[in-house]
Amino acid sequence: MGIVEKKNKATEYHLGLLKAKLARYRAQLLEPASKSGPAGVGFDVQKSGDARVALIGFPSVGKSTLLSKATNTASETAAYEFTTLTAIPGVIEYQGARIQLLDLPGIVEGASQGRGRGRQVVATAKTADVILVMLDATKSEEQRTLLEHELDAVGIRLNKRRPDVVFKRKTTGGLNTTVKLTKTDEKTIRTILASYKLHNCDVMIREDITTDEFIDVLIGTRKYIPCLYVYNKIDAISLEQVDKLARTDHTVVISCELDLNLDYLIDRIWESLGLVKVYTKKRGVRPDLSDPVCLRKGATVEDVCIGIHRSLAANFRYGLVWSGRSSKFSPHAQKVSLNHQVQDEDVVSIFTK
Ligand SMILES: Nc1nc2c(ncn2[C@@H]2O[C@H](COP(=O)(O)OP(=O)(O)OP(=O)(O)O)[C@@H](O)[C@H]2O)c(=O)[nH]1
Ligand SMILES: [K+]
Ligand SMILES: [Mg+2]
Repeated sequence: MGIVEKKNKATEYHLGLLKAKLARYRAQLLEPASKSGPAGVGFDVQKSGDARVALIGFPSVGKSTLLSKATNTASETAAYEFTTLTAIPGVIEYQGARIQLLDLPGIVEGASQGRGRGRQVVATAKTADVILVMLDATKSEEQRTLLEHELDAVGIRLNKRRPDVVFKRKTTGGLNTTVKLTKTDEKTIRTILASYKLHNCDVMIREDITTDEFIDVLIGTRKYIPCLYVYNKIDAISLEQVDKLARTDHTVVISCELDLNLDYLIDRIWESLGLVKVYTKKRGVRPDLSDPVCLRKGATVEDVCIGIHRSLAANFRYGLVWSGRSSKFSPHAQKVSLNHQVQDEDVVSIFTK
């Protein structure tokens, strides 16, 4: 091992340990053992519909204007900052699905540490299925980094999956890695485990994770939430700038004022939610296409049953599925059991005992 490489390894090791301690300290601050503390409590809005989408952004980027345009709910809008002081829910109707859109107060730098209503806002963001990070296209790119930092500080990981690491508490300890670790090493992992007093657990690492990702898994309360960056007010920037922003990953450009690209935004929100719509059909009756059952991708006929009525799965005999996009070409239904996976736009009939 060269001298530079040795030095890098030593740095990675000490920094890893330091970050593990800091992360644990912060997690305790955010989630106090007693549930009574004000820290980490979101706005008291009932979840409704098939999914929740939260609007996060600095003041006056146009969050309330978007809510008022995309839903039937009016939220006060004005040119001054902090017009919105609480959470305002609205409903986006999307091909029969109902998506709750939450307008929230603007946040400022330091929100995660409790500036303004920031902490309440970011705690509410944690309850969302998709986060819309809303940005003013006329302002500097720095706003995006600042917002990401505030969300990161409360344990929200945007557009990331949970790292493939499995823990099992045991009477003896063991560390298994099924891949070569290039971004961290076993010594760092072992020392972090020891610093958390996790001597007796089996750890299986199944992907090439970083030290930070390992700490995230240990803390355990991280939320992995899909996010769209929504640049509003594109009526006020050049076409070149619009072009550049629109080509960025996970990004949608809009103008609430001119009603530009709002339908496309809603398509992208639906796509980010990763849901499937399934229509149910009774014998001899056409399926009701206005009232789908919405489920996570990968859902089964059993989930459809539960979505209709709790008792349905217990009395299940068999199901018939007319599969989604291909149903036009195959008028015949497929006979299926409870564990059959459904696809978007499938029509399903359930027969009971
Ligand atoms: N040019 C332009 N102005 C917009 C657009 N959308 C909203 N605005 C203006 O931006 C200002 C702020 O809009 P709001 O909807 O109140 O913004 P907000 O993000 O809800 O603000 P807070 O609740 O204070 O955090 C208002 O004066 C809107 O008219 C847009 O697409 N283009
Ligand atoms: K405003
Ligand atoms: Mg507002």
